[in-house]
Amino acid sequence: MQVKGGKGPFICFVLGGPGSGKGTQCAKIVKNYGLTHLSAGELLRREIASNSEYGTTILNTIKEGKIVPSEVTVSLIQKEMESSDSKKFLIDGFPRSEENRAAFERIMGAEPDIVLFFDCPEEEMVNRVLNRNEGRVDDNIDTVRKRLQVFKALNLPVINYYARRGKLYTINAVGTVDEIFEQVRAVFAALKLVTE
Ligand SMILES: Nc1ncnc2c1ncn2[C@@H]1O[C@H](COP(=O)(O)OP(=O)(O)O)[C@@H](O)[C@H]1O
Ligand SMILES: Nc1ccn([C@@H]2O[C@H](COP(=O)(O)OP(=O)(O)O)[C@@H](O)[C@H]2O)c(=O)n1
Repeated sequence: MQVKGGKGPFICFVLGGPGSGKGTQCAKIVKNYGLTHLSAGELLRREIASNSEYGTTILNTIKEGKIVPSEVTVSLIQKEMESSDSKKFLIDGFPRSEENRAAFERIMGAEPDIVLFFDCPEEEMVNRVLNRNEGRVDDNIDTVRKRLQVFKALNLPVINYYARRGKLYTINAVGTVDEIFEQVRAVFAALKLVTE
């Protein structure tokens, strides 16, 4: 796989509303292109499970569908990136807000090379989340409605920011998993991020 020149690793952020299929597509990207997948939500859930000092705050924030303080999330991402020798990261569900974005830039001194946005109609996202069946505390109708509000208020501005910077690749997230992945493949192919 070719990656960009320069110092830092290749970074791809993966954005989209709750249930838009980010995790599903990330698994396929990992399999086909070997990026190291970091899911911000998974890192936060792992932190809850490990009974860390921030566990209760994180749990309550997730139950409310709100955004965990950026310093907490960025430090979890930072720990993973710094303990890995990977040269290409897929960072999923982050940045969720302008504050998340600014904290990553400040703490990591890095910006993404590209940003994938899985664009999905709201009712489709609601159906997918309610059928996900992973026992998540936030996969219920009340919290999903709140997450959608937070997505529109705080995440869409970040998506628009990356569009203005020419880094955004919008994927139509409706269709079969394979149909959607064909669009992702086209993005990576255009970047010459080809498997060897
Ligand atoms: N293209 C698709 N069509 C229908 N259901 C999907 C599709 N992609 C993912 N799903 C399902 O929708 C749910 C949410 O997908 P997931 O990848 O967990 O989304 P996200 O990470 O964006 O929250 C999961 O149960 C997943 O199996
Ligand atoms: N950058 C992030 C990512 C997730 N989260 C929290 O974790 C929850 C679940 O995020 P997720 O990415 O695993 O799941 P989806 O909402 O995409 O389905 C969010 O609703 C937020 O409460 C956060 O606070 N900050």
